[in-house]
Order: sequence, then structure tokens, then C-alpha cells
Amino acid sequence: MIFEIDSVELYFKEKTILNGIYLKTETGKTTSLLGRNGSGKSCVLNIAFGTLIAKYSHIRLNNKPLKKPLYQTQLASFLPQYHFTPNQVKVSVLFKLFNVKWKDFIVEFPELTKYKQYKINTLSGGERRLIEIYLILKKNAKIILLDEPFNGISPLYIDKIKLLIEIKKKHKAIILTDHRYQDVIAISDTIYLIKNGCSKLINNLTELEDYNYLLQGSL
Ligand SMILES: Nc1ncnc2c1ncn2[C@@H]1O[C@H](COP(=O)(O)OP(=O)(O)OP(=O)(O)O)[C@@H](O)[C@H]1O
Repeated sequence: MIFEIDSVELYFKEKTILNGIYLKTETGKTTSLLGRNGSGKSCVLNIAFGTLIAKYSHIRLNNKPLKKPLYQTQLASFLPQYHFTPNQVKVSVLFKLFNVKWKDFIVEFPELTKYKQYKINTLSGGERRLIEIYLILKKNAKIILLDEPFNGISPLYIDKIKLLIEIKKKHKAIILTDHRYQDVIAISDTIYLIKNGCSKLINNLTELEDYNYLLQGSL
């Protein structure tokens, strides 16, 4: 599966947000989007998924134009920036809804065993986020979009999520964005930086400093 998004133009009222975005991912690859706060990363993911309509955007799957929103195809699953699980639903019910095995989860995260019958909104924000990321990564989807998967997650769990992404990408095409650039760099096959509404393919990591995304000497 090859996924491409191209020629994106997005405006909010008179303000230009995006005006030259291209990015590509494919099965076996993690493609990442970096950029400062407000540069438009979440907008790109939402446009890709079909939950935000841009003035222009072209999406291709396996080199063919996609004529309907990606979310209608059942091919993709999307971790939005904020909690997507309904407050009152029990953890066990969420696993059933996503057709994901609880027993596999507690092998990876035994500390969360006690939460099986809890309502999701009674967990801490990070624990809830961890379950949401796990469900999205384990869901039977060929394209995975992850908006800030590491946000609010403790270091040990971040390492486990990174490992899970590496395992899952063998059969999935992944696009992710996060501010933890070192973690992002560690698991990315391709990186784009969004700057001034345009995506720039990063061929050499020092370009992240040259484009003033990172301070000189950060790498
Ligand atoms: N519904 C909206 N109406 C007006 N402006 C919006 C709307 N959604 C996003 N924006 C603006 O679009 C720009 C890009 O927002 P976006 O959330 O995509 O940035 P981001 O790169 O994901 O930022 P962050 O890293 O802080 O999450 C911002 O300037 C934001 O204020």
C-alpha cells in the first residue's frame, strides 16, 4: 500500500495555513512530520483522514486518486491529538469494539491489568492515551495516522510504543507527528518538516537545524 497526499492548500478565513504539502508513506515505512507549534501538522493528518476539508488536496492510494474520504474506506485508523474514547465506556468494551485482545495487552503492560472493568475516564490521562494508542496500532488497518502518540506518556511506555510501531509497520504504512523529535527520528524512515505551510523532505538531519526547527548543536 502506497499512500500519498499532495498539493494541499488550506485556509482559515484569510489565513494561509498550508500551501504546498506532499508526503508519502508505504507499507513497511514510518513517515514523520515535524514542525513548530501551529505549523499545520494536525491539519495535514486530518486532511489525510478526511475529517478536515482543504481548499485543494489530492490523495493517492497505490498511485490511484482516492475519490472518497480515507475514513470511509476502512483502510485507515487515526489517533487524533485528543482523547477519542467515549468517557463512560469500560476498558474491556473498548477492546471488544476494536477487536483487540486484552490478554496480549496485559502481557505488554501488566501494570494496567487492574483496569479491565474500569470506565476509561477513571484512568489517568497517560494511561488512557496508552490504551488509545495501543488500540489504534493493533486495529486491523493498513494505514495508521498518529497525532502526538508520545504526548503525556512516560518514558518506559514510550519505548514500548516505539517497539510496537516498529513491529506493526511491517504490515502497515504509518504517518506520525510528535514533538519528541529524538523519539520520532529513532523510528522514522522518512521525515518531512512543515515550514511556512510547505513540507520539506529532510535528507540530512542537520537540515532540521538549518531550517531553524532545532537549535544549532541539538543533534
Ligand atoms: N478550526 C480552526 N479554525 C481556525 N484556525 C485553525 C483551526 N484549526 C487549526 N487552526 C490553525 O491552523 C494552524 C495549524 O494548526 P495545527 O493544529 O494543524 O498545528 P500543529 O502543527 O498540529 O500544532 P501543535 O504542534 O501545536 O499541535 C494554527 O495556526 C491553528 O491556529
